[in-house]
Amino acid sequence: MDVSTLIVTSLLMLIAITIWQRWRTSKDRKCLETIPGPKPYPLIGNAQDFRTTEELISVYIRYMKNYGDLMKFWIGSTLKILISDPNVSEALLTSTKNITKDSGYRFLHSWLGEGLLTSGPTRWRKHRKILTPAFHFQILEKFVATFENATTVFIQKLRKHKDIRNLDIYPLVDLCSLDIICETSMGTAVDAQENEESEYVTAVSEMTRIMCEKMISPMKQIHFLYRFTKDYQSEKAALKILHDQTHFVIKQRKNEILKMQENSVAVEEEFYKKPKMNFLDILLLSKIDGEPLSDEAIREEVDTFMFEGHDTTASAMSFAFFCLANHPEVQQSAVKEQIELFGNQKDPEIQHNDLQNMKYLELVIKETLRLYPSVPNFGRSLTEDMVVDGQLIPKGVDCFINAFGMHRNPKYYNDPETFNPMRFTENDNKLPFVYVPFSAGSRNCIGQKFAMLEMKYVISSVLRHFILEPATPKEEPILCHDLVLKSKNGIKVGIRERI
Ligand code: HEM
Repeated sequence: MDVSTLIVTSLLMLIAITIWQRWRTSKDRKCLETIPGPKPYPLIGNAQDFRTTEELISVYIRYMKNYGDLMKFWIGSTLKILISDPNVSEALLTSTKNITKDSGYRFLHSWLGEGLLTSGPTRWRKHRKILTPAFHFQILEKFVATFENATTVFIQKLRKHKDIRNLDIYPLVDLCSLDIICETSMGTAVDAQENEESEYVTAVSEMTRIMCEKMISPMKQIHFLYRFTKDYQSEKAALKILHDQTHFVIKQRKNEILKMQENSVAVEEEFYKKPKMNFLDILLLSKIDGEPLSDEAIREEVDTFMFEGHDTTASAMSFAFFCLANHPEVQQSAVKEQIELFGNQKDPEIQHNDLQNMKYLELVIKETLRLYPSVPNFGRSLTEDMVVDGQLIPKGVDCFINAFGMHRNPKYYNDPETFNPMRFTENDNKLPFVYVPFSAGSRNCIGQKFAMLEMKYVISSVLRHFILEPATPKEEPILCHDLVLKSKNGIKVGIRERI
């Protein structure tokens, strides 16, 4: 087929799909007429507002300001509802029926398949049940040793950059967080910090880039056309590396278990006795309806932890360093807490309990996640009609919770643009479903306690070793939604050795 025929065919297909979807949703539109929103253009809807990942942040804020806390917009022929209203947020997040993820999550399927993040309700319920015990505090304790290994390397890497006045800290934090999540998910180290050019590390960042581009490029969303792009080939290559690695680790671990069983070792007892734990072992021991999980199902869950537990914590920790660098009084209080806990020791042997006692640092992290939520918004596709305060939102519509917008709304927070960790002790946020960095309800983040421990471990270690300062020249981050919240111009800080 020549290029012009291809373009004409695609355009005709797009028009046909748009007409069909608009016709299908016309009855829904009736009840949504009272919800405000920008006028949609033929074919593209309001897609012209979302050309870059920076706009994915700024447009939602503009929409919220211009059209209120419940508004509608169109991407092509698909109707979307943006929720920045605490009541509607509560109704959606506490629903036990509307737990299907929105259509945007389909771009994650090639990597994560039907893992916990992306799975539909039936499979999700079974898998969430078997995975919940993996985050019990007795298991979480066993991850601390992994935090220690990766953080030791991270401190050495940072030391090489000390006295730099405008260090983009994100890439270094990102590799540290990748090391932690790889070892905790699979039980094997990938040494990303020592080996950032490795096939696996490159494949992770390539997949992240491609998924992000697919989410904002309408052309790349048409599979028929996407197959002719360079990214399609790169995606295939990256997926092969990522899936092969996980399958290889699963096979290796299964063989080890087989050998243990041949030698009459009580495998389960042995696993829980180990000083270190990983999610793969827990999955290998799990059964659903009396049957062990298939290798493919295990692979999907391990990859999901890899994906969901990597960029999210890297984003949160990098913004926390930025906030600490730019608020010396907050940094001083956080350091004071470290001194109260460990005296002047730079490398104390940190236990799970010590991390629990870092109360002020926890406030710092919470406030960082308010201003810089790693997942700025997240969506559900309604499988049932939802009625809130007399407004019907019909099934079939995609709804997004605007976490970033709610977290910065002066209606819900005093002086919302100010970084003030103490607001969480002053009960500034009066409504529970306004603060949702880890989502809420049954489909909330399963890894939030793990993430909090990891972030406390890494950030407190950096504070004991270094003084963080504002970058010179001072640079505000240009926020963008590259799957998680990032900054187009890096996250810049200055760092000095703490003597
Ligand atoms: C600062 C760190 C983190 C933040 C801000 C965060 C945030 C979130 C949010 C907002 C969701 C809901 C997404 C949605 O509804 O589409 C979510 C889900 C999830 N998170 Fe996290 N996350 C973090 C770290 C982690 C870690 C470390 C892990 C794994 C060890 C993890 C595993 C998951 C999984 C598996 C889900 C899907 C849960 C389900 O649907 O049942 N997350 N996370």
